[in-house]
Amino acid sequence: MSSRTCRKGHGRVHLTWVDERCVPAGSEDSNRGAFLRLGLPPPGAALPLWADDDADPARAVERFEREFMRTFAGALDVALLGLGEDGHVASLFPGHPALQAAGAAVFVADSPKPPARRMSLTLPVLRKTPLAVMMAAGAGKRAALRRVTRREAGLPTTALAYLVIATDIDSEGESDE
Ligand SMILES: O=C1O[C@H](COP(=O)(O)O)[C@@H](O)[C@H](O)[C@H]1O
Repeated sequence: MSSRTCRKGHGRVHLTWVDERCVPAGSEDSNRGAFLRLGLPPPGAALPLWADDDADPARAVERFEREFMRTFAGALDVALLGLGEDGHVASLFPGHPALQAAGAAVFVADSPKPPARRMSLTLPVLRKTPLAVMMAAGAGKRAALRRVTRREAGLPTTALAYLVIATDIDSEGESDE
């Protein structure tokens, strides 16, 4: 999830998602659904990357980009990211062509991690976000975190301007090779 404080909006904070799976919000695979089931954010308070009435991915990209430009002026102040075990953030997977996408949003038809059909903010949007905070929780993320901190070429995080890492992973058991 990500946010933008609207300069014209008297301090209102605008929220959206960094990525979404192309499933209804009622699905347990829906990122938006997971928030809604927690009562966060209130319905309608955040711009969905994939809404329940989106059917065509190309149109969903257009709709999102139009709204993102109107409400967020095409940029974020802060991005909150999760780290995948393969080094992905949002739905930007290392080596995947979606990493090259321009514009604000990209449809991913063949995500290596299910479900296959996803929407993601693009690397250009994340790159120009002044602050990205990435959560890496659980020992399963240790190897990926190591790759992130080494700023491995080809990882989406390596392209980010400023990355704060929140993690419960200690360095125990790591080798320094
Ligand atoms: O598929 C996804 O994976 C990443 C990492 O998720 P996690 O549950 O392993 O922390 C997540 O950040 C992304 O939003 C999600 O769609």
